[in-house]
Amino acid sequence: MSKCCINPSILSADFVNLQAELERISTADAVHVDVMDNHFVPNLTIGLPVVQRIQEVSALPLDAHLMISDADRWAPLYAELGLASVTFHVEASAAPIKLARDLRGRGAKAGMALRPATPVEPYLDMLSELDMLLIMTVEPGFGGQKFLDVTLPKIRRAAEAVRGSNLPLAIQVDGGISAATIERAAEAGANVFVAGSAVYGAGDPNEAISKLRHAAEAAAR
Ligand SMILES: O=C(CO)[C@@H](O)[C@H](O)COP(=O)(O)O
Repeated sequence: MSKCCINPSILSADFVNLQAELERISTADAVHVDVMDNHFVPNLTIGLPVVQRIQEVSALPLDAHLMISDADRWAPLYAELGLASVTFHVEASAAPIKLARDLRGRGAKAGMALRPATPVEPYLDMLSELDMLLIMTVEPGFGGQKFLDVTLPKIRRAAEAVRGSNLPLAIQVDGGISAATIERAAEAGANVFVAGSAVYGAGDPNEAISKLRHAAEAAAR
C-alpha cells in the first residue's frame, strides 16, 4: 500500500474558532488553507494576516491553496510566512516556472493547481519545478460540491507522467472528496487528498481522517 495524505480544508471549519478547529484534526497530515479573493473565484475567505496567525498556532504544517489573481505578486508573500507548501493556480500566473522557483527559493514546497477545464499536458515539461500538482475535482470557490468524475482521466495522465519521470511529485485532489469518491481518485493516482465537509461534517473528524486514509491507501496502486 502507498502512503496517502489527508489534508482537511479549513473552508468547512468554524472560522470564529479556528484554533480549536485545528486541534480537532490532530491526525491530519497538513491543514489545507483556502485563500480566496472574490476575483479569481466568486468567494472571499482570508488573507495574509490570518494565514500568518494560523501558521503561528498550528501544530500541523500548512498547505496553502491560493485561489487568487496575480499569483506572481502574492504567492511569494505566503511562502515568506514559512508555510510548508504554497499552491498557486496556473491560470493566475504569467510565469509559472519563475514563480515555482521563487517559492522554493523562499523555503516552501511549490504547488501548482489546475481548474477542472485546464489541461495538464502543456505543463508536463515543468514537473521538475514542482513539489505538488493540484488537480481540482470541483470548480474552485466553494466547499460541499459534487466530485467531478470528468477529472479522473486527467489525474491518470498526470500520475503516469509523474511515474515516468521518477520525480517525488505529489498529486493532490481537492473538491468532493469523501468516503464515496476517494477510492476513485486514489485508483487514478492521486496521493494527497483535501477534504472539507467529509472531515469537519463528521462527528469525529479524526475518525473521518482515518477512514479516508485507509480507503485511499487500500485503493492506491
Ligand atoms: O478549494 C476548495 C473549494 O474551492 C476546497 O478545498 C473545498 O473547500 C473542499 O471542500 P469539500 O468539497 O471537501 O467540502
